[in-house]
Order: sequence, then structure tokens, then C-alpha cells
Amino acid sequence: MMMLIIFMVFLPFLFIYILKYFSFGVSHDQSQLPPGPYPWKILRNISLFKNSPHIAFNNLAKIYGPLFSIRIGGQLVVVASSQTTAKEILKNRTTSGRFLPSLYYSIPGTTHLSVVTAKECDDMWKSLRTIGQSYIFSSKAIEANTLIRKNKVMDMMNYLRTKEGESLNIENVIFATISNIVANILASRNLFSVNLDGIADRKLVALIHEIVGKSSSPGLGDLFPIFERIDFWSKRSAMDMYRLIKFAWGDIIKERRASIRHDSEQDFFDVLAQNAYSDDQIASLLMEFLTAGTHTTTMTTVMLMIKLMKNQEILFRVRDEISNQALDGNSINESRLSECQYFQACIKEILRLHIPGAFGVPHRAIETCKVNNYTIPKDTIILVNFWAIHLDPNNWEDPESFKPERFLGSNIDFMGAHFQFLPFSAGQRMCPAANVAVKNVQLIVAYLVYYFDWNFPDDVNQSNLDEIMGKLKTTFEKENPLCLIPKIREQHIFEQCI
Ligand code: HEM
Repeated sequence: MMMLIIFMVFLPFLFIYILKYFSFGVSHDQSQLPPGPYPWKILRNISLFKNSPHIAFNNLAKIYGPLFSIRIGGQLVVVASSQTTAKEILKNRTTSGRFLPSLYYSIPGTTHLSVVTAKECDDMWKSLRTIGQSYIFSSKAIEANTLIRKNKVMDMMNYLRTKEGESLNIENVIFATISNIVANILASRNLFSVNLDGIADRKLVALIHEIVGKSSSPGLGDLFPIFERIDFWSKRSAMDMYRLIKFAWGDIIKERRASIRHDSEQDFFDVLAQNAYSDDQIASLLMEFLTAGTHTTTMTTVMLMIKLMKNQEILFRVRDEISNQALDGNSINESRLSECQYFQACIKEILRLHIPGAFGVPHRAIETCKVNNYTIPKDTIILVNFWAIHLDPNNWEDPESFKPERFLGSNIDFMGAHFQFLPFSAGQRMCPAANVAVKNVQLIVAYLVYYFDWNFPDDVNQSNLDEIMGKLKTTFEKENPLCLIPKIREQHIFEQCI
């Protein structure tokens, strides 16, 4: 009833707003905006924009150019779709900052702690990025966390040996392994059982998926800024999510608070606790890092497994390289994996073809500025279509094909310096965990392919695996999970690796 009354009160305003919007367009000088389509064209193709915005925006870029503008609801959005325009946008993100993430969901009444959605590179953001650098992201931290990665991969291997010959959901196993690596780096605790079979596991996975979904789909207030204050739906759903986040980390935080470490063993959690952050703040930050790290890395690992299974000659070449360059006896030496050039090229190629976040984190112009002589008004949302840049034939020969050798002998790295390969974005707000993510992917895939042969269950036809895996969405969440059957390649070698 309450909702109905609110709706009736605001209906006339909505009507006037829509009328103004369709008859006069945007209020600032249209001639200086990047070119773009009329709003009704978007309405005609609404399902494409909803389901595959990276494809829809790429189609528009082919008509309006590599920097175009578009109205989505009442929000002006500018999309960059080429190496040059991406460079213009990303290199402009200085400390004073022009383009910073738009807060896609707000949590009223809380002091929510965030790196990813921090609107500006303020003191809080700097302090949290510095703590993260010391305990998670730096080369020293990555080295210090070697044992965590190894132990969690061993948990995975021990589980897989019990499932030899059976069809199993390998995505769950990979997701659990990556989540437990990240959770141990953050707070020295496991979060999941190794195959996600408990009820608590499934609830937490659902929450992580919900956070990923919500943070990549705009709420009413994002689309129609004049309704931001009355966007009770988004606010209520953010509050619900926040309550679940606190619950998910509650026991771990309580337990860890009882024995905070001050010695060389301390982790990310210890430092947050020593810096007087509240339980609520710590829970939201741990969840943010977990969410940022698990979904993306799982999708990359799963996609690489699929590509290797579909391209056996590439798989054999990776195995040979591991065998020749990365073994200590029969065990894989993690640091030597980084020297396996072909394997590294495979990881780059999968991130090029299947980037987990087609647009990265959306940004907002915090002041009116010029890009390529066009005006970008204050508050415009700015997207970089990384997916389109990764498949641009001007940047890549035969861009749709999986060809790791394109990266051999090339100096294109993961850090975005060339702006044609941006899996972790570039510039000041790029992903701080690029090296962490690559370490996790390479270690898990190396163990899976070196010690096991994998077969598809009988009901899976390999030749149309892409269709079977389902349509890829923006976050590259697949509709059907990947099920595979493991077979230990050589028992005596396997025994020596665990
Ligand atoms: C394959 C795996 C990953 C990919 C593809 C990826 C990609 C990205 C991208 C594109 C951004 C947005 C950058 C921008 O706004 O320009 C980002 C931000 C971020 N990522 Fe990652 N990421 C991955 C793994 C991880 C992991 C493992 C962690 C943490 C353990 C992590 C933590 C973060 C954080 C904290 C930010 C926000 C940085 C800031 O705004 O200051 N990511 N990531």
C-alpha cells in the first residue's frame, strides 16, 4: 500500500521527466557531446542491452565511432571502445581524479569501508590500498603467501584423487580453492569446503554472485538520478546484502579478534583490527576483496581449462613446458611456472578472449572535461569496453581465435601499458591484484593439467562445447557449470606431488 502511495505521488514528476527527456534530450549542449543514438533506438533493442551490453555497445561503436554517448534512463553514459580512447580515459585518472567509480549501491546509515567503490582516491582509499599492498598485492606479499597457495591446491588435489573416474563439477572445486586461498591471505581462515557441498557454502556462494550481479547492474537511482533519494528498493536490497555480509564474516571476526597478532605472522585482518576499524567495516572490506578476487579468477581458470581441453596440441605443449622447466623432482615449483613463456601466453590469451569483466568498474566524471575534443559533462558515467578492444581487428590478427603464440616474443604484459590488452585495466585505479590473480590461475591449471587427464561425461559433445557451456553474459557467468571426469596420469608421480 505504502509503495502504491509513493508511486502515485511521484507519477506526475516521472511523466514530466520522461516528456522533457524525449522532447528536448539532455540539458547541456548536445553538439559537443560524443555522437550517439537517440534513446528510442535503445528501447527497440532493450534485450540486447540488458543481456549482452558489451556486444550492443560494440555494435554502436561501429556506427558512431570509438567514443560515443548514449542515454540510459536519465543517465548520460560515454563509452570508449578503442585503444586510443581507452588510453585517453584511463590515463586521466590522477590522484585529483576525473574518472572514478560510480557507487552502484549505497548503504545508508553505515560507515561502509570500500576500495573498489571509493569515489575518490582519498586518504581512506590510500591507506587501505597501502595495507593491501603490504599483505596481499606486492611481490613480497605474494612470495610470503606461497605456502597458502600450495596448501589450498593440495586440498584440491586430495579431493580430486577421491573422485577419480567420477563426473564432478570442476567449477565448484576451482571456486572453493581460489576463495580459500584469498580468504586465508585476508584472514587466515577457510570459507568453503573443497567442493562447496554444504548448505552454508551454497548460501555464501549465492551471496557472492548476488554482490557481483548487483554491483554490475544499475539501480533506479543510477539510471534516474533525480530518484536517487527515493530509490528505497536499491537501498533496501543493499541493506539486506550488508546484513548477510556481516553474518558471513561474523564468527571469523569474533574468533580472530580474540587473538590479534602483532608479529611477523600477522595478516590483512590483524592490521585492520589494529587500526581500530569496526567489525562491520572489516566485514564489508573482506567481502569486497573476496568478491573482487574469486569470481574473476575462477572464470579465467575455468575458461582456460575449457580451451586446453578443446585444443589438445596446446595442452600437450603446456604439459611439456611444465615438465621441462617447472619441476622439482615430480613436484611443481611455483616460481618456475612464471618462466614458462608459452603457459604465460595461454593465460594472457584467455584473458584477452574471455575477460571476466567486459567494462571493469564504471567510472563517473567528477568534473566536466574534454576527451578527444568532445565535452564529457560532470556526472557522466564512463565505460571502457575492454571486451571490444580485446577483439578489435585493428589490434589483433584473427581476434576471435585462441592463439597463445601471438603473445610469444611480444612485450605486451598484464599491466595495461599498451592499452590494447587491459584485463586488469590500467592507470591508478587498475586492479592491484593482477600478479596475485595470475599466480592463482597458473598454479591451479598447472596442477590440474599436469597430474590429470580429463574427460567429458558421456552426455557432453565436445564439438559444440561452446554452445553447451551456454551464452556468456557480461560477467561471463556461464549458464551450465563445467563437469569433467579426472583420471590420474601416473600414480607414482601423483603420489610424490602431494
Ligand atoms: C583474473 C582475475 C582478476 C581480474 C580480471 C580483475 C580485474 C579487475 C578490474 C578490471 C578492475 C577495475 C579497474 C578499474 O577500475 O580500472 C579491478 C579492480 C580491483 N580488483 Fe581485480 N581482478 C582480478 C582479481 C582480483 C583479485 C584476486 C583481487 C584481490 C585479492 C582483486 C582486487 C581488486 C580490487 C581491490 C580492485 C579495486 C581497485 C581500486 O579501485 O583501487 N582483483 N580488478
